[in-house]
Amino acid sequence: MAEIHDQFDTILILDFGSQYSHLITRRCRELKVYAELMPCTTLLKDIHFKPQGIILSGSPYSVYDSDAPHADPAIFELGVPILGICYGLQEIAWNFKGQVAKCEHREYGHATVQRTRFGQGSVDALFEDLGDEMQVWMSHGDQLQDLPKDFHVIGQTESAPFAAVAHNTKPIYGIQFHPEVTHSPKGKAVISRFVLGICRCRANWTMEEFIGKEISRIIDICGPKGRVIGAVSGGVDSSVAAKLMHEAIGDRFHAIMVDNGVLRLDEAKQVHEMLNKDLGVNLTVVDASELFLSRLEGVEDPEQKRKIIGNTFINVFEAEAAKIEAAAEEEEKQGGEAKGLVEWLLQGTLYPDVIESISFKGPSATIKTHHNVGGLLKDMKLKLIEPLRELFKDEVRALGRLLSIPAPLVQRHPFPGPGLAIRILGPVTREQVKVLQQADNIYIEEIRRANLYNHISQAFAVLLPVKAVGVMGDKRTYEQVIALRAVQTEDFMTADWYVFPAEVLKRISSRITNEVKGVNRVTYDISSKPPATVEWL
Ligand SMILES: Nc1ncnc2c1ncn2[C@@H]1O[C@H](COP(=O)(O)OP(=O)(O)OP(=O)(O)O)[C@@H](O)[C@H]1O
Ligand SMILES: O=c1[nH]c(=O)c2[nH+]cn([C@@H]3O[C@H](COP(=O)(O)O)[C@@H](O)[C@H]3O)c2[nH]1
Ligand SMILES: NC(=O)CC[C@H](N)C(=O)O
Ligand SMILES: [Mg+2]
Repeated sequence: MAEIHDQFDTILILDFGSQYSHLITRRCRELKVYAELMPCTTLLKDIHFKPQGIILSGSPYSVYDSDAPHADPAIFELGVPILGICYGLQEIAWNFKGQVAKCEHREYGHATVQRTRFGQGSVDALFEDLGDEMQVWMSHGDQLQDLPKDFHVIGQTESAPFAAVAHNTKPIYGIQFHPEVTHSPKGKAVISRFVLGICRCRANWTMEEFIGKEISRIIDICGPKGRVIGAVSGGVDSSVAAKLMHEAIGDRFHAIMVDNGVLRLDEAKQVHEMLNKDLGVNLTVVDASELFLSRLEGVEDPEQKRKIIGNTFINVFEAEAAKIEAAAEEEEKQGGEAKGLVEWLLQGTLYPDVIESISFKGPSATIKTHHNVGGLLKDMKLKLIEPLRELFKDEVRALGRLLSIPAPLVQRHPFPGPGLAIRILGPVTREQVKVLQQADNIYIEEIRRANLYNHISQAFAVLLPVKAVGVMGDKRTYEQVIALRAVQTEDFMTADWYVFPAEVLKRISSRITNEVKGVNRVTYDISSKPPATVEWL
């Protein structure tokens, strides 16, 4: 089956565990070149496509640590251009027997790179047209002490004589600075020189190109009769995935939304309307709230909540698939046409979910189990089909616009599958769900009224498991506390808390304490990610 990397020129990024690896991927894609991240330890024989170029990421390790990760030396023999960034540079030096050691002063922050050599033919093309000096951003404690054999210097800083190096005859480059972060103003131009200039990738990674290829891929995967059941939540991702699927296989696609008892106020009703009316996708809402809430009874541990929800989702989808097949069998008995099996489960999984779970040592994989990746049932019968698995959120939104999905749906804030269960800090009960639904609804209503919805990436309320004293109508109250969260972020991997105008917060707080029974206090969460995460659990 043709994968995306078989259809587009692809830059392979080998991830050595840097917190910026995903940014390298994003920068390539912003240049309209498809890029894919793989663990640095992937062996060349296990890479089943020929990348147009390879980028080695940074890393928290030192190359000379005994447990340091190393790339398969065979990649240096592959003959495709290679760019090493920070640890990646040190890894190239390590491989070519250069010297890497601790530097006297670790360098963290801005530096100026002087270009030292140019005009020696194509091997010096990395900094072409970028001027003699470049502001860059550094973050390292080790550096090259010596040039590896057959390399020469192409850039230096005050403290790093080998800040950028190139092989004398092969297109292999190493740079000590980080071109992928926005603090390196010409960073994107450096990546562009490598990806477009040196690797000669075609800049055709656009959602227009993707749609057609993906629809044909889905048709291929499903075959002439295969049927697909779709996990559709009303969120951007699954709506876009559902629309693609509908275009590809029409009514062999069955969209199912599960009411898991921890949705937002009136969510099931609204989503049902939106999908049927606006997208023309036939959606069935399955009320499984009783099942979910009974399994969640008394559970406080966040990971346990996530796993229970992930597993129960799959149980419900398998039961629905069986119902659809039974109905088809019945139809066939009555003389109807034979229908294919429901073999596939469509999910709106995105690339950040995947990145978190493929990191070579999985440092972030254990922070929380996203219900649709780590929370899946081990022995599930349905096979997964995830058309957005390689896309970032902004790419999915662009795709949604191209598929004529209405703007309010495309711009919707994400809502996690485990829903309010991970926003109720403590045991989940119907009563607690109701309190949170009301508070959340007021919060979002007021954000919309203030025209701030599209300035905020995600906003929601959290119900804290504590009680506080208050006074209402001259009477003492002893009630629960709501925390409000709003963040701005490009990709949800890092996030800043949102600065509200004071009068908006005032109105929200006043409405919540007045209208939501059981709440007498509202707080605002002023934590960024990191060190916090977006959700509280
Ligand atoms: N209530 C639900 N019913 C059916 N499927 C769901 C439900 N909640 C989540 N899912 C499935 O889990 C996937 C991941 O959820 P996630 O919240 O990340 O994506 P989304 O809901 O499609 O979009 P968004 O991130 O904008 O909320 C969804 O794409 C969908 O396939
Ligand atoms: O579908 C989902 N299933 C999950 O289990 C899940 N956990 C977190 N999220 C969403 O992911 C983004 C980042 O959240 P965190 O900073 O809390 O990890 C935020 O947008 C979160 O809402 C989830 N989405
Ligand atoms: N950012 C990095 O890749 C750092 C690499 C290595 N750990 C160093 O300190 O130099
Ligand atoms: Mg969602």
